[in-house]
This record gives sequence, C-alpha cells and structure tokens, in this order.
Amino acid sequence: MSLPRIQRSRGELRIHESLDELSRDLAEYVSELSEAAVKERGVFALALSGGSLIGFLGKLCEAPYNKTTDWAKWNVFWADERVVSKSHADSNYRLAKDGFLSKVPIISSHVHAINDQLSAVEAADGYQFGIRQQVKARVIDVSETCDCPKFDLILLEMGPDGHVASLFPNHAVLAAKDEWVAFLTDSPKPPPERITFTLPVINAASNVAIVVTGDSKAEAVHLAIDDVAPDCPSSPGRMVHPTEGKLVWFLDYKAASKLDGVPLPE
Ligand SMILES: O=C1O[C@H](COP(=O)(O)O)[C@@H](O)[C@H](O)[C@H]1O
Repeated sequence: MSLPRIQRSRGELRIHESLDELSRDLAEYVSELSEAAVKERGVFALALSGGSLIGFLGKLCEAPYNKTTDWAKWNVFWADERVVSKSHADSNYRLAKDGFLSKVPIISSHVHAINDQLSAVEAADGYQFGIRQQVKARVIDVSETCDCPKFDLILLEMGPDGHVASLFPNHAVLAAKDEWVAFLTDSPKPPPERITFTLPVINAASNVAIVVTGDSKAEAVHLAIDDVAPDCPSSPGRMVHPTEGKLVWFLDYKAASKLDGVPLPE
C-alpha cells in the first residue's frame, strides 16, 4: 500500500510499500512532466543518474507509456557520470543504455553522454560546453534567476552516505558555484574520476526527484528530510532544494522507516 502524499518543507514525500508501486508512480510522474514540458516548450530535457534508479524507470518501457510518450522530443543528459569508457561496467551511460534507452525510441543524437576519451577535467569542460550549446538551442530552458540551465527534470538517487549525483559528503565539490559541471578525481566511492552537475544546476531545475530505497539509506533519508539541522555538507541530499522548482522524494517503507512523524503500517 502506498501512503497518501505528504508535503514537507523539504519537498513532497511519496512513500510506497513495494518497489513495484514506486516504479509505477515514478513512471506516471516522469510521463506527466514530459507531457507538460513538450506542450509548453516542445522538448523535454531530462538528466539521469545511475544506480537502481534506472531499473525503476522500466515501467516507462511498457504500455501505456511506451506508446503515449513523445520520445522524439526527449533529450537525455547525465547529472553525474563516471569517467570510464562507455562500455565499462561502471558507466552510468551504459547502465541507462542497457536498462532503459535501448528499449525506447529516443533519437540517438538527443542522448548527450560525456566524451569518454578525455580526462575528468576535460570531460567536465566538454560536457558543460555541450550543455551551453543546448541552452542556446533552447533544448534546455534557462533559469530566470541565475546563470544556470533549467532542466525540466533531474532524477537523482541518494546513497547511504547521503550523496546525490557525485556530490559527496564534506567534499569540496559541494561548494562549486561558478561551474555547471564539476570534476572529481578523488571520489570516496569508486571509481575515483567523475563529473557531476553542481548544486546550483540541480537547484535551478524545474523538477528534481530523489529516489531512495532500502534499510541502509533510512538514516540518510532522516538526515536529509527531517528538521535536524540547516543545510549541511555532511548531507548533500539535504542541500537539494530547487529555488524555482519542485522536489519530490520517492521512498519505500524501508528508506522512510526513520522519518519523524510518518505513520508506517506494521
Ligand atoms: O555513484 C553513484 O551512486 C548513486 C547511487 O548510490 P547507491 O549507493 O544507491 O548506488 C547514483 O545515483 C549516482 O548517479 C552514482 O554515480
């Protein structure tokens, strides 16, 4: 059973008993945002992350979404990527391609992966340049309040340590403000070399969804959502608050089990 939606200062909470219910709700959510963006702007600019999130998008490859979605209008980017070859098991591109992109008719030139032949610093620069071109072409909208791209939707997953994209707890990359895309060569989670959207870009999006499942992430969810502290570099998930947009958390009962004041059935 899914709980009724809960509105908190840290975003809307959608809490599901099963991963199947969560996947269905996520598919409906993405589909509604895609339809609204295509109606308003003629395109849908989506940024993906890696992890089990990709598996949860599987329902979009099934009826009715496989037929009702205007796939030709989709443009797909990555909120973070590991600097490895596209065929490497650690590649977020490969994960998304195998688990999602190869199953739906998105136009290949609308899939904007990093250049995997470059170093981390070059890949971040190149990716930022590519995003700038897509902003100029109006494929990606632009923020009214800051010099940032405004993605229609950024899909994130949060790790047990509270990291989102490749923004890790207490890492210097959390403070990056001048770049849209930053690089790391010392990620605490392997592989060490990564590129990531910076917090200003994440917080400029029209919509951000954070998907979190499993017992091992319950404490990180509590620290990111409950009234425990102000913005806190030890909880990157807590630093996500779209200034002009909406934040939705997709949780299962296990991940939600340490949240204050959420009555979960026995
Ligand atoms: O390294 C990464 O991890 C997260 C997900 O964390 P996990 O501990 O749940 O696997 C992922 O969303 C991110 O894109 C990725 O690069």
